[in-house]
Amino acid sequence: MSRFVDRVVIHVAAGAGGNGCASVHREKFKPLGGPDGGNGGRGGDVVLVVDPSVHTLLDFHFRPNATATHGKQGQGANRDGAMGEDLELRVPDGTVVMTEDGEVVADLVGNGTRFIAAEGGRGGLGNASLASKARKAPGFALLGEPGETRDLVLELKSVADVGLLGFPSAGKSSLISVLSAARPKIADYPFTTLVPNLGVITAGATIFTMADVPGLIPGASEGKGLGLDFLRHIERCAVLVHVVDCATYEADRDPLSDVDALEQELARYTPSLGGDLADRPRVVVLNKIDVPEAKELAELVRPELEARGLPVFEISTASREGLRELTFALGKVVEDYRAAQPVQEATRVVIRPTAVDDAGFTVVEDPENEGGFIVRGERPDRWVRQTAFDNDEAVGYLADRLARLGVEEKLAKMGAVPGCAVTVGGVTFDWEPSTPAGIAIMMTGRGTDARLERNERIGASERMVAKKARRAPGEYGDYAEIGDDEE
Ligand SMILES: Nc1nc2c(ncn2[C@@H]2O[C@H](COP(=O)(O)OP(=O)(O)OP(=O)(O)O)[C@@H](O)[C@H]2O)c(=O)[nH]1
Ligand SMILES: [Mg+2]
Repeated sequence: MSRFVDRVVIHVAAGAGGNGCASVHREKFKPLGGPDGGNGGRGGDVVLVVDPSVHTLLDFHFRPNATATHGKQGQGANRDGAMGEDLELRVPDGTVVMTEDGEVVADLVGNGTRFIAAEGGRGGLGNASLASKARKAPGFALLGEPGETRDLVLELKSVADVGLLGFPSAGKSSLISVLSAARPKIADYPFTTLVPNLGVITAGATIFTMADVPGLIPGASEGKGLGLDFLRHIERCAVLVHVVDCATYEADRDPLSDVDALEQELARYTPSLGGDLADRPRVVVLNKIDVPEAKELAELVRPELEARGLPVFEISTASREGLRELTFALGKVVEDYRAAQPVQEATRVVIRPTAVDDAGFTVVEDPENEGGFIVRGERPDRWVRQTAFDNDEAVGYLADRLARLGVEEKLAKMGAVPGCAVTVGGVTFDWEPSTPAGIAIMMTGRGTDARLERNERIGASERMVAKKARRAPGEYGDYAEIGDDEE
């Protein structure tokens, strides 16, 4: 028997964005062309896709790590880096995606339903894209953003209209096998069924599905028998059917106590999709009435069950008595339930993960730096990570962006004076309100020595720009300032 896995923890890592490129256009006799560094490519996403031909989460059990490819670096001559490839992971219909804390982030129902489990990082801008009036030839480019990484719990909650509940050997698998084309294993020992079986049933114009889950015993909620784990497969059901074995009559067990015991266990189960199993309609099926004693017992308990408001059906999967009536009654309950459900898109119920608040930032006084301030926020932090901060021009770029966000006003209001220390994303610099971008010295990328070395070549041409700029001040924007600083 193939293994059935219905709960896994996976680690998904989207691709990082490629770094932008800092490059200056060069041509024979025309060494001072504009910036032409292309943008980095976007990193690939990790995407979950419902594929009905996949029935378990087994693959993820063996391969819990999924990583999409990174975006490529931008290049000179305005060439953008290639995007990373999305990685598609095929999941069964009815897969619920949760955080490790149990918060449901997506419920994937319906062939082809997609969910971005981890979003690829954006590519960094190349210096061509970073050029502006104030900074005509930026000597830096932005780093790509890292891809999102997450630990996610996948749980398979079968999509079935009717859920069968019962003690082991009550005849649940037998019932599904006589009502549908499903052929589950049937045997006279308890816990024959170890994995849920699904069957498709036709009742006139109504077609519905039925799930048979492993038998429950008292104490299942404390892990006795196979525990309550499999109840997740009946969370979506429109109706729960108690299948009761009337041929087994023991001193401490009868159909009524069986139903009570199962109800008690059900009450201890907390559905992760929300709602309560207690308000799901119930039907009682008294099975094995081909056995004379069973028929007698069924007749005996029937009034009591009906007095509780439960619809009761006496059946035998062996002689096939009562099956037609049961089938049509279940079809009716399913129809009513469907009609009462709010109208939704035919195939999907997708809950998007909480979006990151992009613009949010706060300014607070810096307890470590007298007269200094700290700017906090997702976005400024990201910029700092992107620009690697070993370059005064990059600092200028950051200051510009902060100014545009209105941080400048906030700083001024809080009493910041020019030259005070401002810390963003753990990097501190002297704040110069609204000075156009600072002083470019050399092309930098990630800031490592190796990278700097590789950029020497480009740096050389940059220095040429500087030299030229000194001869004709003003013509090359920021570069007029470069020479003094460099020597
Ligand atoms: N006489 C009689 N025996 C039945 C009837 N239905 C099922 N059985 C027998 O009861 C035993 C258990 O049937 P299963 O269908 O495997 O029971 P189950 O509820 O799926 O059991 P688990 O999977 O262990 O939870 C088998 O030996 C069946 O042949 C019935 O209507 N009459
Ligand atoms: Mg079974």
